[in-house]
Amino acid sequence: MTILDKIIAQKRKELVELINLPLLKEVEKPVPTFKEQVASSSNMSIIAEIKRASPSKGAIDLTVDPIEQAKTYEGNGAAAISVLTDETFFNGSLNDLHAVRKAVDLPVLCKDFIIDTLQIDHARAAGATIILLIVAALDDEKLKELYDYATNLGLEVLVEVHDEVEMERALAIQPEIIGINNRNLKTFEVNLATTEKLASYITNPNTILISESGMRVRQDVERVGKVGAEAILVGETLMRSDDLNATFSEMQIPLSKGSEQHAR
Ligand SMILES: O=C(O)c1ccccc1NCC(=O)[C@H](O)[C@H](O)COP(=O)(O)O
Repeated sequence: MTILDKIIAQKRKELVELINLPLLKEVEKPVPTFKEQVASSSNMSIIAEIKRASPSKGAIDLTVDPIEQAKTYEGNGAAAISVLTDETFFNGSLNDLHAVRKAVDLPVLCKDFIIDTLQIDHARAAGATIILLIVAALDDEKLKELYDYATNLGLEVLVEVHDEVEMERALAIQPEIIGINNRNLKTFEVNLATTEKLASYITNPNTILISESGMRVRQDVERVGKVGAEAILVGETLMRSDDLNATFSEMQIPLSKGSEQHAR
């Protein structure tokens, strides 16, 4: 059984409890969409993640104050905040997401393993404006059902892939935002060549490509920027940074959007 199988099995168990859990109180404050954030920037957009722990690294920062961390991300020009809300494997929670949404004026991604519309209802009530759908965790029918359900609620959807087959399946639903995860969720191996290999499948210039995981230094960001990534999703490097100002500056590389150099 892979770690992804274990996580999904746990999600199925949690669904039973979720039915009886009241929705959190919706946050009325409007925030820009992620698409607007990317369109208004000429630099690499950063989705900055609140990540207390992970299956591959164990504890990263269990005592982090998500509100303070998110505010610091915002102050350094993050385009959006990602909050890992899974409790069992990542030590996160929907309460973290709720608190972050109230504290910042940015789009907020619910980074979880969504397999049912009920989770989307809870994510939205907690303040998510973007949800994640991991193609590897869903069959085609479920992927389409959840994508349509979320977009009909006005949420943006990040559709995540890791290989060619998943990319073809993702493209079939014509998503506006595709994330290529450089981390293999079955083996934990992280390789930026994944983004380089899959980026050219995205031929619609209006589709935003996010490169996820494994961003450590500027050269990493340059690599994925060269093949057309307009945004990166960064967790561990930001969580461990002693100087977030410097880390953001290093990663916010200028993009030559629309030029040949940037073309996929
Ligand atoms: O990070 C893990 O160990 C992990 C294991 C299994 C499923 C998902 C996992 N991480 C979720 C993510 O995709 C990352 O949190 C995110 O892309 C940021 O990655 P990084 O910058 O490498 O922390």
